[in-house]
This record gives sequence, structure tokens and C-alpha cells, in this order.
Amino acid sequence: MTADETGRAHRREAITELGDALRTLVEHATTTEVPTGDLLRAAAEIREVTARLGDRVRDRSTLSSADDLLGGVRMFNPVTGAGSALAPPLQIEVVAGVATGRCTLGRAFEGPPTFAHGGVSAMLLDQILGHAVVASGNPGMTVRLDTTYRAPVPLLTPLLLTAQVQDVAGRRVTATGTIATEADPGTPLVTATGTFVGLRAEQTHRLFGKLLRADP
Ligand SMILES: CCCCCCCC(=O)SCCNC(=O)CCNC(=O)[C@H](O)C(C)(C)COP(=O)(O)OP(=O)(O)OC[C@H]1O[C@@H](n2cnc3c(N)ncnc32)[C@H](O)[C@@H]1OP(=O)(O)O
Repeated sequence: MTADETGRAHRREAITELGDALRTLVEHATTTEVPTGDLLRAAAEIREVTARLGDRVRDRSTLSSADDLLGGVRMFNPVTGAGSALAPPLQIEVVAGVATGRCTLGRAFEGPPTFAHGGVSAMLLDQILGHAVVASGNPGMTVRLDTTYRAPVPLLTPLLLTAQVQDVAGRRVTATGTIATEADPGTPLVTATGTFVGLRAEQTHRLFGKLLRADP
């Protein structure tokens, strides 16, 4: 490992540590019933820490120094990113074209009481369908996502997601996926069909050219 790679690995570990702390903070902030005065004290303390993190920030068109765009490392992806306070995070692996994802949604993801928000389910499915699409060798962006909600997705319950590509027609790729519980993987709670479109070179250049040139 070069010194640069070692530095980057340490930074990723630190970002993951911070992400873990933030996710716990979000979960506790969502569920706490401490006295009102404690809420106000906590808010003041959190603002102090926040100011320290804000000392040096990247702008919108700069990648995180810990990311590797072409290598698929996105530390702050809101679904899979270990550094994201918003991500469950969903852990995805792809074997023989089938993407499998695992996560447990905390109470910050609640929609109907005790169950996950429908938009969160769609977000998880968009991501895992995207991984199956990338693994098929036909990367593209989502242009359509149809979700069918068959049964509510329980919170605080290990979930199992799967996705695979069904069809590739020119630039258009169709993929399907499901959310189930790990305990009952044969009963889909939410299913989705997504259409992804591969970008033409001119589109890639227009949308991401600056980022790709900057990626080390
Ligand atoms: C590992 C990483 C995983 C990441 C997972 C997350 C993925 C995401 O969330 S991506 C973010 C959300 N998506 C976006 O922002 C994309 C927004 N859309 C766009 O920018 C444009 O539609 C773009 C650039 C993708 C394609 O534009 P353009 O080249 O003009 O497409 P266009 O020529 O109209 O259509 C191409 C093909 O797709 C089809 N298509 C386009 N839109 C749709 C649609 N809504 N439904 C079905 N088919 C569609 C067209 O019919 C056409 O098919 P065919 O070639 O067979 O005739």
C-alpha cells in the first residue's frame, strides 16, 4: 500500500466511525423522551460539534477525498454509505448477477406507525436495482421505478433485498427487485421494476465530466 492509500483507508475508517455515531444520534434523537431542557442542551452541544466539522467543507462539484468514483466507493451515498447519517446503511453484494442486500431500518425511517415509509422502500430498491444493473455491465441512470407495496415493511427487523436484470435492449435495461424479511424471504413485502438508461458519451461528459477528471 502506498502512503496515499494508507491515508485514504484511515480516513474511510474515521468516516465510518463518524457515520456510526451520527446514525446512533439520529436514532436516539428520534426516540428520546428525555426532559425538554435536555433536548435544548443537546441541541447546543451538537451545534458546537457541527461547527468544527464545518471548518473545511467541499463544494457541490467536488468528490469526497475518501471516495473512488470509478471504483464504486461512495462513502456518503444515502442508502449504502458508511459515512452517511441517512443511510441504514444497506450492505449489498452481487453474486452471479443477483444483488443481495441486508439492512435493518431504525425508527427514523418510520412512515405508518411501526412500519417503514414507502419512499424509503423505493429508495432501497432503486439502489439495489442499480447495483444489479451495473453488475450486468450496462450501467445507467433510473428513468422509471414502479413499486408495488404488498405488505408493510417492519422497522427494527432484519430485511433481505434482492435484485436482478431481466432485459437489456440497447441503452435500456430493465431490472426487478424485492424487499422481504430475513426471517421470511419467500414473502415479498415490496416489489419493484426499474428502467435504467445508459448514458451516451456526450451525456456522461455533460453531467459528470468535471467529477471524472478530478477522480484520482
Ligand atoms: C451502483 C450505483 C447504483 C445507483 C442507483 C441509483 C440510481 C439513481 O437514482 S439515478 C438518479 C435518478 N435518475 C436521474 O436523475 C435520471 C434523469 N433522466 C435523465 O437525465 C435522462 O432521462 C437520461 C440522460 C438518463 C436519458 O436521456 P435521453 O438520452 O434523452 O433518453 P431517451 O433518448 O429519451 O430514452 C432512452 C431510452 O430510454 C427509454 N426511456 C426514457 N425514459 C423512460 C421512462 N420514464 N420509462 C421507460 N422508458 C424510458 C426511451 O424510450 C428510450 O428507449 P429506446 O432507446 O428503446 O427508444
